[in-house]
Amino acid sequence: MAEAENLRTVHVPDLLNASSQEDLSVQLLRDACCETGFFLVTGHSLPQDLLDKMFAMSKNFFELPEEEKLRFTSSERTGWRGFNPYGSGQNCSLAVKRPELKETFYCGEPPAESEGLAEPLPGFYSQLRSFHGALLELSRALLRGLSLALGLAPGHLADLAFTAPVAKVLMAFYPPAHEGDLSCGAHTDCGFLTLVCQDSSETQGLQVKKPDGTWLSVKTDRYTPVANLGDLAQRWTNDLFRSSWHRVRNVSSSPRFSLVFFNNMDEDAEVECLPSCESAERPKKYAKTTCGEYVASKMSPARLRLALTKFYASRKSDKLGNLDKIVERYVDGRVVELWASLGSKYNLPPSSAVQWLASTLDSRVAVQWPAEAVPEVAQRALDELGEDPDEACVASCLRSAMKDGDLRVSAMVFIHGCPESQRPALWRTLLGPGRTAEDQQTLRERREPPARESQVSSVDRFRGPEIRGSTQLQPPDSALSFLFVAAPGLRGVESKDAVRDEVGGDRRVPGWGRCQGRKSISLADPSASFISGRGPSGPASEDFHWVHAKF
Ligand SMILES: O=C(O)CCC(=O)C(=O)O
Ligand SMILES: [Fe+2]
Repeated sequence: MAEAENLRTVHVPDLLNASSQEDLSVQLLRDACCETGFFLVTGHSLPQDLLDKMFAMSKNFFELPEEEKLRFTSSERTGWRGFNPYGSGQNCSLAVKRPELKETFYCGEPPAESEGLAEPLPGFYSQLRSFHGALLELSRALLRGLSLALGLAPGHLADLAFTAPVAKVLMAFYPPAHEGDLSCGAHTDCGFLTLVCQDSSETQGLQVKKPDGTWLSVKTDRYTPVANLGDLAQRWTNDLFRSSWHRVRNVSSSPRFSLVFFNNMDEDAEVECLPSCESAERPKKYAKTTCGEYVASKMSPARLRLALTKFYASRKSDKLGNLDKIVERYVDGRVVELWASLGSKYNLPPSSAVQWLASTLDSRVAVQWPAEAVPEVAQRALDELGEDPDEACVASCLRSAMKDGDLRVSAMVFIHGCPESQRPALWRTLLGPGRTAEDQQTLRERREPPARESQVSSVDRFRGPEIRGSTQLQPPDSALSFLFVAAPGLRGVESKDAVRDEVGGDRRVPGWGRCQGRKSISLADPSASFISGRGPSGPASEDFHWVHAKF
């Protein structure tokens, strides 16, 4: 590093005056981008007053009582805008296994009034909008410098991929961390350019991994933005510019507040090695992607991991250790299958399975047909959708596609955006048939989980005979996939001739089981010895029941 133990500083007015790669300020920017992709930004146009107000608002928000903040929790319904409580935030690096020791408020583009998202504080979204606009402008100035640094015309990158860039704001609050704890785990940013301002020069904490593998503790003044390039910048430049690992550790005794601005490209901007970054010595390293595709591919595993963590934790399951394997197996196009099978295994009502699926599913599903083989229903939907469909049109198209029962057509219409009112129906269509009384409710009504009793009310329930010793049972319909719930006191379960079966929980105190195909199941009460290998102990078993799971 040229400037020992701190990042290089890039002065915005110099970049705005520069006209070529030879200019000193541009060379400096290029060096910073090639070394770590991190640099400090001075001479920026962000009004002090705007930053004062933003930090004041952020502090006011995080100081609200927890239950008040939880009213603004981010979810699929809010487009992931909103509050992420301490320990819950998602980090786009799968390497981060520990909870994030920070609270955040994430706000894609601040919502328009028509979206009707409640304001946590008066003037909240209009303040965010001003901040968003000012940061976009600063990003444009940097983009000019980056174009020059790559030997391109000053407006090249902006014209190519930043017509309507996807840019997001994150307000972050890091309480002091305990010795050895990370406030925000090591990660690279997946987008193009990130800008971070912090409220104090006393409370630092951002660390950047240098090419030699050691960590540099960044020192920045109050409000001086730290800029860093993300993975898309690295891919675009064929690894010439770097997207470096970084993390936050607030070791001070004061809370740290930061405002983070993620500036991606246009959703459908193609990211393929820029011509000036390819040579005989530096052959093209990455396949073409689009900004939206790449970000989704990074976020989907993180989102699935987070949803599964919450799911298993809520069931006090011991599956948490296997998360990575499950994520790896299902993340590519199999999340519907995953939630359908978890729904069956854990006896979730369809409503809950749908809700979990909705929290995980990537909002874009690739659908294509050869031009000569577009199915008639799809063609009809395409004709109806036209170039720029409005919400009512999407809704009506989606409804008829779902009625036709063609999943791929539904998914195609869905690409145009799924109106909120149609979401529950869409998820259910994607989940497959399984119409029960509960399916008639909307997701909104289902947010509160139904009481235990009503969870099984829509499935057939059989009370089995009282068992003594061991009992062999034939499932009521052996062709069905079925699920049973063991009552308290039942000590052992064993399935025979199973093509595929699972017996969950502690072998001695099973909670559930699932089998598929023709088979019988043996159940043992405490007096039976074949499961535990012990003689009679404990109270006699009371009862058990079969439950058909219809998903
Ligand atoms: O708060 C910070 O300083 C940086 C946070 C960060 O790296 C991120 O949110 O991606
Ligand atoms: Fe980051």
